Amino acid sequence: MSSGLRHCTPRNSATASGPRRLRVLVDMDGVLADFEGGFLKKYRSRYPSEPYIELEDRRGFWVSEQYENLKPGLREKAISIWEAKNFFLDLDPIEGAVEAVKEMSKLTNTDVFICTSPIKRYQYCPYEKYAWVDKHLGHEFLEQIVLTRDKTVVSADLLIDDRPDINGAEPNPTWEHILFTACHNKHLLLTPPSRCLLSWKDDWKGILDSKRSQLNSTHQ
Ligand SMILES: Cc1cn([C@H]2C[C@H](OP(=O)(O)O)[C@@H](CO)O2)c(=O)[nH]c1=O
Ligand SMILES: [Mg+2]
Repeated sequence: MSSGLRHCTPRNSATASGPRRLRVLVDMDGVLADFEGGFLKKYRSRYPSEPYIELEDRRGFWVSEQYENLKPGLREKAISIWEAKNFFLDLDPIEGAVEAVKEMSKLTNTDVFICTSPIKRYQYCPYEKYAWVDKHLGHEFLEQIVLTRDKTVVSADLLIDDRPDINGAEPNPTWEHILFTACHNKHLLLTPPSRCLLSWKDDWKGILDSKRSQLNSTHQ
């Protein structure tokens, strides 16, 4: 380079050769894997004489908090369920999730990553999250996993996640949070412009399309 100046085209911006790629982060528990259903099934079988909360009565993101409010001492019993071996691996896929994510990853100009937070008791959870993806989505999807306790520092255009409050070190994440409806968040009122997906039967392609047009119009 004679001038000493580097003329780079940012890798992820619209160029004359085509639109920029859309990057979508898809959360795992509560979006791909049925954490709440798996929890209730194992909790009831391990603690058959303890009270429990039906899925339609779940409120608030943290299962352990609602159980502790139901009866003091249940926090530890709840935690013992997801800290046990095979909890994360045995979770059933959420209806339509596997098909939707496979389809999403085949869309042109689209990069899909599975963005999930492991629990801090790390004996089983991180391994089992990888094993779950391998089992349900296939070996090639292992390339797409982002394990992080802080999703705000991951850069993307969309984050599909069932947790209503996603905070962290970055006060202005690049992604738009699409709230995925779950038993614990379905009573929350979303204030526009916040958007949600009711299930994988809902119009997730429409959300990706609208994001794509937004980005391509602002970057041209
Ligand atoms: C403790 C707890 C964890 N989780 C999920 C969220 C995280 O996964 P994910 O980021 O894939 O949704 C993971 C670790 O906290 O377990 C719940 O969904 N509810 C809970 O009450
Ligand atoms: Mg989740």
